[in-house]
Amino acid sequence: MAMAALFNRASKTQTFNLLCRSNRILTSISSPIQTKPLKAPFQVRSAVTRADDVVAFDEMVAGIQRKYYMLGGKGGVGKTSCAASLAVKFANHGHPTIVVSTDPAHSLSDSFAQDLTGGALVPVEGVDSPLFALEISPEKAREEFRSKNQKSGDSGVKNLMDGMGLGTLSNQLEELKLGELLDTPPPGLDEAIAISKVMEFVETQEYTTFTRIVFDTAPTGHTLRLLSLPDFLDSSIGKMMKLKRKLASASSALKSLFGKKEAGQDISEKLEDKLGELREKMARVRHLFQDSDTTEFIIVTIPTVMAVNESSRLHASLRKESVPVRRLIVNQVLPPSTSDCKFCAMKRKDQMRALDIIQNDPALSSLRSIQAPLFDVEIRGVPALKFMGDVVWR
Ligand SMILES: Nc1ncnc2c1ncn2[C@@H]1O[C@H](COP(=O)(O)OP(=O)(O)OP(=O)(O)O)[C@@H](O)[C@H]1O
Repeated sequence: MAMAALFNRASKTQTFNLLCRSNRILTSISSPIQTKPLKAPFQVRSAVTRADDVVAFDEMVAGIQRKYYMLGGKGGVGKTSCAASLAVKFANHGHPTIVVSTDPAHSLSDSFAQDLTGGALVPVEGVDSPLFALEISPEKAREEFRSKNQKSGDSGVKNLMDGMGLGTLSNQLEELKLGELLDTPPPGLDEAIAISKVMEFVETQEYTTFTRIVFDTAPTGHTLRLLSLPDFLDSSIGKMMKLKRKLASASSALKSLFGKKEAGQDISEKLEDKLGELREKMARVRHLFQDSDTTEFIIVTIPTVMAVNESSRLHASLRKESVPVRRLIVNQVLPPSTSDCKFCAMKRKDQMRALDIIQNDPALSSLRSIQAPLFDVEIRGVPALKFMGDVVWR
């Protein structure tokens, strides 16, 4: 409550304060951020600068065509805060919005200060248009998957997937008897569940009113597996189809040898159709991830050498997967200060080094860079997220 009051007040005055401990100077950070010239080497270009002045949130908010935004990066850099603040901003600009966390270690509930667990869409209070949040819970699903599957074979898988709203996929899996293959949850199940949810949003009637879908993705490795999953499944399905064909022709050869009717042929064709359907669905998801008209992956980083290096690798992998990337958020940049304490001065120097690496990296420097300041309070709850969104997404 106190925090909400603080943020209401803050967003009215658009002013936050940073206390520099050693020399007890209170420096105010305004939005738009003050850009007082500072002495080298601690000069910050601006706490919120952009490589391209036309970054504009206007471009992201324009149009009622459904758009998908995925935010990803190294652990702890502020992906959830950025994703949640973007979702709040979309909702406050009239877009019915869904924000989904595909990170097995969710922090969306913490970020909204609201219980969003349970694997279903939960309405978020305090925004102008409908905003729903969802934490996909692969960890729980993995455990249930294992125990139910052990108890009741394929039907356990089906019940579980039905329970998670993945009915269509589970029917297909059941008919294909793929449940048998999934007796032990394979690596990639988390990502498969997330992908299935994406498919649900894309193809289910009840979600058509939502015009913005924001994904708070898991740290880099998991996200890359998620993005490459359609390819992986596509090639697996391709292999299965080949196998089915070989088995079908072998069995029909045997049957004709013994003069029996080719009863297996129909089943084999049906299975092939189902595999083909699943394959098409995967191709649609793949296409969606690569469609620059509807989808954008936003890399979030912080100004440390380690985080920047990881962002560079993430960017290269996304390019390889042909996923559109246009923006780089450099979060937690020390705001301008006319006099730094020793600690802040050291920190600023470190940050400048990391920012230089970004500027000298041909791939990262080609992105629209948004520097988001380090706030002096934790960003939790809708009013705080609104405040952050108004600073970051402009
Ligand atoms: N610009 C900022 N200023 C101050 N605090 C911030 C800022 N951005 C994020 N934080 C804080 O940093 C912490 C981590 O942020 P967040 O959960 O958004 O990161 P994450 O990248 O999603 O983490 P994880 O990888 O663990 O999911 C939170 O306490 C959040 O409030």
